[in-house]
Amino acid sequence: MNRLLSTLFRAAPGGAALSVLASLASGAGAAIMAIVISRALEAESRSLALAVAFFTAAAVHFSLRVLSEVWLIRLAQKVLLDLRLTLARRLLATPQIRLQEIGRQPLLTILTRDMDSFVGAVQLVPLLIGNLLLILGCFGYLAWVDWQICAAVFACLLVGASLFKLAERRPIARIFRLREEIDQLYIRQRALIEGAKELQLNSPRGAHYIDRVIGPAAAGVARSYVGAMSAYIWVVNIGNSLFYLVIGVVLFLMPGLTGRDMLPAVLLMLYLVRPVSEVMISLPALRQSAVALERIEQLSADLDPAATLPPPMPVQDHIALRGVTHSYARDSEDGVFTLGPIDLTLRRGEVVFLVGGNGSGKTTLAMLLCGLYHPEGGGIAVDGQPVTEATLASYRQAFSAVFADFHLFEQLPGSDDPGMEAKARSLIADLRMAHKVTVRNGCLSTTDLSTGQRKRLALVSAYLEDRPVYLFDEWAADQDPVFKAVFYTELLPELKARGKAVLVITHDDAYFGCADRVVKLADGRIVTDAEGA
Ligand SMILES: Nc1ncnc2c1ncn2[C@@H]1O[C@H](COP(=O)(O)OP(=O)(O)OP(=O)(O)O)[C@@H](O)[C@H]1O
Repeated sequence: MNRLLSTLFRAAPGGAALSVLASLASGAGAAIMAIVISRALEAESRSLALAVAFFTAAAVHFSLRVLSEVWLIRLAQKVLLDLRLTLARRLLATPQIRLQEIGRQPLLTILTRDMDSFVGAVQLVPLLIGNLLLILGCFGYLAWVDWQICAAVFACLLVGASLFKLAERRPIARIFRLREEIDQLYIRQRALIEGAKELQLNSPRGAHYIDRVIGPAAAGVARSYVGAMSAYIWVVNIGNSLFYLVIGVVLFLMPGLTGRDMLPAVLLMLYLVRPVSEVMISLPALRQSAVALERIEQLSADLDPAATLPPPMPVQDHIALRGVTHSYARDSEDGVFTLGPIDLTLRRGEVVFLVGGNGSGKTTLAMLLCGLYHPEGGGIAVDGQPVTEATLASYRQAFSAVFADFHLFEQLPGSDDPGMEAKARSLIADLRMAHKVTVRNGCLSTTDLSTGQRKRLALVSAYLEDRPVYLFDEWAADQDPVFKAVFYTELLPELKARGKAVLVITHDDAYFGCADRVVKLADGRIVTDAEGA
């Protein structure tokens, strides 16, 4: 709970302090109720003072508990909102290579499941704090009524708590393992959803995927969950029964006490059964949230701190890559792929085609050119000025790209520009898409379209960005022959005429004549850089 509380206090000290105080006061109210019940049972006659104390304590207990729970839910949602936005900003500030290393699914799991687990545990905080104070209050009163019984009960509980701490080690380790297995299961379930078409076309393969890939991962999660939670159920219930054991010891084994002497103490202990078991039952959820918080904090530390939005770097004349190299940390089948050293110049008003076989390094070079990968060796210069670590984010803003694995956002860029929608409608009409899609409130009316159609809309977004450098990775590959011709013979010359620098990754050798230069890559090296023909 310490971790949870410190996160809440860091995020909103005032709100967290108020919630904790309300929880404490609510717990104190419950403790006073217990004491009043015990006093009333001991008293010879009914007392008005005790009645007033009882109903006041009850009102304080219930109203402050509701208040603290509501405050904490609000606080948790505020913390969650800040966390979500901070992580989203950090994610965009983090280099692509690092994001690829972390992996899409772990990122998604942290941003969804772990966040929910954190919020779920925050809601337990008032219950826990209130109950802990109630337990303390009742003990204080017990000590005042009969210190011997209190000492005996306290000793038993101390032994119980130490045993609990020891017994909890295994379930905690299992909760950590469970979290890792959930990551693996989600990766496989995601592949099931994304590859459903292929698996539906091949039933034996689908059955094999479920039985041999999803099955073992799901069974592993189920095993670890049952292992962790049943160990907890044992530990929690043994902890609870310890309470009854203590009552038994006090009732039957403590010498020199009559039943009447023991009545207040036994009553208090019975009263404490519920809060103690509530505290115990919350522990697994708290442990899970601690694991979730660790993941969230780890991710936050792995991502780069969000920087202020950089303005686009102006490109007056050209971009030059000199001796640029890059290699992937993970080996592919044929060893570590190394691109470069690459020397390449891209001028404004020039259309360059980048060609080469599959795996020759075209996309990797494009990622380096637009600053999404940092060059390991060599450097990039804009109009003779080197691009540094500090200016890389600004350099990236000079590019507009449609990647082969592009994502089509519903929201169009430039929503602050009042003329954006009109521009978008005109571009959509130019790209022969007006019969399929409209623009409303800065958004496309649909993105449920064919791949070629969605690529045309991605081009609309790229045009709206109106950057000095354009990059298309096999854009025309999904277009019909008519529109392919429009792309090479109308759209690219238009961009050239507007002074844009354009890099087109393509396999369409029939259109190589549309390029000012054709740069050919093989095994990560430029083998030819010649005028288009
Ligand atoms: N994320 C990655 N992790 C590790 N290695 C990678 C990764 N992406 C690419 N590679 C390696 O880099 C090499 C070049 O890949 P790249 O995507 O740049 O080729 P390409 O020329 O664009 O291929 P294609 O024409 O098939 O799109 C590949 O052979 C592969 O071994």
